[in-house]
Amino acid sequence: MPVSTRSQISGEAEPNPSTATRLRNPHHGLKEKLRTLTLLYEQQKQASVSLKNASFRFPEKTVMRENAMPNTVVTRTFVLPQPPSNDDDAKENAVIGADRIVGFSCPRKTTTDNNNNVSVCYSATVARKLSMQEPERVDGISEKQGKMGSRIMVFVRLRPMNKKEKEAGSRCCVRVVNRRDVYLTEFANENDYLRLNRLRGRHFTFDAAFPDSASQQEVYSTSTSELVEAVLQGRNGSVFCYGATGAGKTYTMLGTVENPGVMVLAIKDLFSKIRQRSCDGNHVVHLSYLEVYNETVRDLLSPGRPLVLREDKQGIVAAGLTQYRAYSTDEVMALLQQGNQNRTTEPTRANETSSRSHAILQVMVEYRVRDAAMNVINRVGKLSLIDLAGSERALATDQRTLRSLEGANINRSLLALSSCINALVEGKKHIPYRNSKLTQLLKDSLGGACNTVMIANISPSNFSFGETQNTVHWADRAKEIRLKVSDANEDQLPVPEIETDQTKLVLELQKENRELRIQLAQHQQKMLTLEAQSLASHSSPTPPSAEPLSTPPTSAQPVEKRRSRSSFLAGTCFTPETKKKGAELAIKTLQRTVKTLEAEIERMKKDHKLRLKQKDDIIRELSQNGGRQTLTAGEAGKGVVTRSSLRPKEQNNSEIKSPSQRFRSPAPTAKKRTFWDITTNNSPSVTTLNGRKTRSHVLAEPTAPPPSMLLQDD
Ligand SMILES: Nc1ncnc2c1ncn2[C@@H]1O[C@H](COP(=O)(O)OP(=O)(O)OP(=O)(O)O)[C@@H](O)[C@H]1O
Repeated sequence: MPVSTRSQISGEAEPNPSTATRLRNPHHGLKEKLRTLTLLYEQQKQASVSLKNASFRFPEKTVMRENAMPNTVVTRTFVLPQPPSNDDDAKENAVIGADRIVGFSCPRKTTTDNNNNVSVCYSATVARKLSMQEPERVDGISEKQGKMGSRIMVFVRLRPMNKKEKEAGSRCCVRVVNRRDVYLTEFANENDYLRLNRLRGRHFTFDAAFPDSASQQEVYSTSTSELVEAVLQGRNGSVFCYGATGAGKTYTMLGTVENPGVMVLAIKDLFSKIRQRSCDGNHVVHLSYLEVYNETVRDLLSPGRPLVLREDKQGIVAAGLTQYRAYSTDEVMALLQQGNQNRTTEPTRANETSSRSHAILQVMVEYRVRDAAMNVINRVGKLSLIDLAGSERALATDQRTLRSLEGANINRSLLALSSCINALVEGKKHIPYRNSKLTQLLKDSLGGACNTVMIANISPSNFSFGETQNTVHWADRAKEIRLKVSDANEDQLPVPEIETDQTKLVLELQKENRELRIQLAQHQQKMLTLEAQSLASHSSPTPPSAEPLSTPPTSAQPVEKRRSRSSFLAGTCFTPETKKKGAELAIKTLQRTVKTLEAEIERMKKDHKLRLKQKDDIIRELSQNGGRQTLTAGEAGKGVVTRSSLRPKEQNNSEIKSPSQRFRSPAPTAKKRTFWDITTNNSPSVTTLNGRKTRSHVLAEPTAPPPSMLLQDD
């Protein structure tokens, strides 16, 4: 067995003879015992002061805690396990002779970790002598990565002393040193007279050891985060917590709302990383949660009948186990909570909510990533998180005690687990996985192509020394288990041809779109330049004659024009809105023009009527003067020959009609005269005017000479 060996203390300080005598004779009275204790205390105090002076700081806090003796309890003298200082004693499990009071003889130095926790470490030579294992540095993640996949990674976590233990006068029997070394101290039983003055100390080294002050996050990132990374690379990974009841397994795995445990932190990590890495966002996360209780497998997410285990290509599976697809961490948390409510718990001496079953949460992730060559890779990984039941009654130790036999009946699973660990360490061909449901389910994790992490939880109380020792012993054994190197579970997916065609098309369309946008921008630029040029040319004063003839000669027109141009240049010329506005403006302008023209026509009509009236008046005057017309020089203003004067004589001698009569329209439906009726010679309306002839008719008369409209005086 390469792990647990005993070592002897050497180089111890020679005790005071009087003290030695007292110690050799333990049947002194109470007073004697108290005196001895005081002596011991003072000696240690002196030793600590001398160490401080020698520039090596002694961790007072740790020593005081470990040596603390409640005044109310009468007990035997004890000392801390001492690291051996002799080369010949380079053995892992130190047995410290307590028949002599031992001072700390080897120099120690303190180290401060990231969390400002002070820990003691022996000098490098001494530390090396303590273990038969080759010293393995575990602080570097790269080193861990190297080990991951080759053997089970084993961690130990010490929980704080609880209230009950403190009240019962329990003492700390575990010391975590240098974040990887665990020292156990066994205090002699008061009634065991043979071993009364003997204290046994043991030392173990692990991949990492967490003191009671370690945070959940620290435990997760040191023990499990690498495993989660491996799962994301398409490998299988398992984490299991092992330990006595009340040692902190469920706390480490599940934790509390304020301090979530490994399960919760791992799932959060999985979800966030998978979202970052998935190339198409189509990732799948399935989870199942089961318990093994009294050799029956039960679904914790949908409780019902016990499940049957079957072996298929994927390994051992529980037939009919519900696989839930989860979309977020919150959903997983809700499912976990639901599952935990269905889990079998019972109050025990050590834990009021003791889990009486082994719980296994399995998370299966599948997602796609693109490699450097842009190929699509499908990755599938499985993470199993296992919270085992308390092991205090199933001590499969090498000592066949009554207690271990009794434990075997109660918790067969853990015994089977230890048998499997033993067989795997010893390299046996046959590994008895079939001995229990638990080992069948853990087959992959223990002996398969899987990265496995074991977290051994221990209590600091000397009342649980037996359980703690066994937990640490099995954890130490588990370090030896070699795992098969696992290949990543990933496939390169062929990219379908249709997908490539579509991709090409999309790329082409995008290119075309880009080119069109550039062209549009160029055209807009050109139009702006043209508009700017035209505005510049129109801004210079234009003579009115330059205006087109069709444009109505109104004073408002140039302003209107300028307005429309300025709005065109204001950058809105390219929008349909602007075009609409421009059209509306043009219509308005036209309407205004029409109105102006109509007003002009009206004015001209009035003017024409007035002139006609004047002429009629003159005609009337002339007719009253005997029908003969003689124009005198004084009547020059009236010397106008009217059309009526040129008219042939009335044939029927009828009275000359009054102008009003003559201009009265014969029928009410007669067409209203327009501008053109008046101004043009060939107006068809002329003939309709009550038989009156127009100038064109007069000119057409063969007998009459072509008259001038305005006859001048002679
Ligand atoms: N590291 C820790 N820090 C603070 N409290 C802890 C720690 N570990 C355990 N505890 C507390 O100790 C008690 C027992 O822990 P827990 O229930 O996790 O033990 P367990 O090993 O799962 O026991 P069982 O096997 O009986 O289920 C709980 O109240 C828990 O909150």
